[in-house]
Amino acid sequence: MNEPILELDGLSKVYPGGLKALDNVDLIIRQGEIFALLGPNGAGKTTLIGAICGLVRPTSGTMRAFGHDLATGWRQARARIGLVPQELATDMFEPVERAVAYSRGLFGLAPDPKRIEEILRSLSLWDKRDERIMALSGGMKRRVLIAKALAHEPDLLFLDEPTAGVDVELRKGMWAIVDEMRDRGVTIILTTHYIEEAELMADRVGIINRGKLLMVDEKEAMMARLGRTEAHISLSSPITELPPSIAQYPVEIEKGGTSLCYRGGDGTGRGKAEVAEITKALIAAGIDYDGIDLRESSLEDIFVSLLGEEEAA
Ligand SMILES: Nc1ncnc2c1ncn2[C@@H]1O[C@H](COP(=O)(O)OP(=O)(O)OP(=O)(O)O)[C@@H](O)[C@H]1O
Repeated sequence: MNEPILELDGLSKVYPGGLKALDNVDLIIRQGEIFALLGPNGAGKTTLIGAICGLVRPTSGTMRAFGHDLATGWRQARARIGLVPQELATDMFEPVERAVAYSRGLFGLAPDPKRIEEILRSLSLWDKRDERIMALSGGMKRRVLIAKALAHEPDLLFLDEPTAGVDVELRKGMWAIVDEMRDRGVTIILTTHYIEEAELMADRVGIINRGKLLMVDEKEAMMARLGRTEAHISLSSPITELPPSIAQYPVEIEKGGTSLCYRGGDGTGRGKAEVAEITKALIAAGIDYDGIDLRESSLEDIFVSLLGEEEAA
């Protein structure tokens, strides 16, 4: 297992006014992994990133990055950390290339036009290098944010909602960029609302709500634990009992016998496969059906069930 490069221990943040945005968060991130932090609006994701990047002062707890305690060795650690914030705050009037070169300079690194060119080319920004940022499309502006965060060649990169509000095309482009960074060995922590994004990109997933890190697990394990398939099969004529061939499946008769409801699966595609087996078994048993309404559980469903458990506890 790779060495830990980030260790959070009992991290809490109470904002003036009393809101507890982080509640005793423990987390270890290892070199080279891609970690997705999932959570609803206001869960504390941006606060967590802000604390590690030195933008938010934690109320208690310790943070270590690259072996430095962030309370005392912040400068050394920060030089190895890059942050792509949700929105562009400054530089709107600057041309792309100069803004990116400036970001590198902020960390005290010598100018390196070749490296800046490489970064801009990898993000398809080279042709736009002399344009003012404000004149670029939303997607291009996001890529400028990434270029700025990469300008000082960080080993740990934070992406705060990298694909919120971007179109499908750009989202795919963003995933490709993350893949490329992964290949270069950059460790990435990203926040997202989209489960498919976590599924596609992350090695591990953490779920945060109301400042509490509720669950952290390998992606596959998380999906196996939380992923669910729900299918409603409407029957051509009502039945009163299940044929024995489908009794082994998690199926119930509903709507007065006119429909069957399947709830099962484990987020690995097993649900879909089982629904297909059930339909075959129905036909074999001489039971006709008119339609199937099948859906995989979404991040929303997972939140609802997890948060429900949290409330009940
Ligand atoms: N400077 C601040 N002062 C007071 N409260 C704050 C401040 N910044 C954030 N909060 C509150 O802390 C909580 C966590 O906010 P945070 O931005 O970390 O959540 P988030 O998970 O990033 O949400 P989103 O997905 O909407 O960006 C929210 O209730 C928010 O209103």
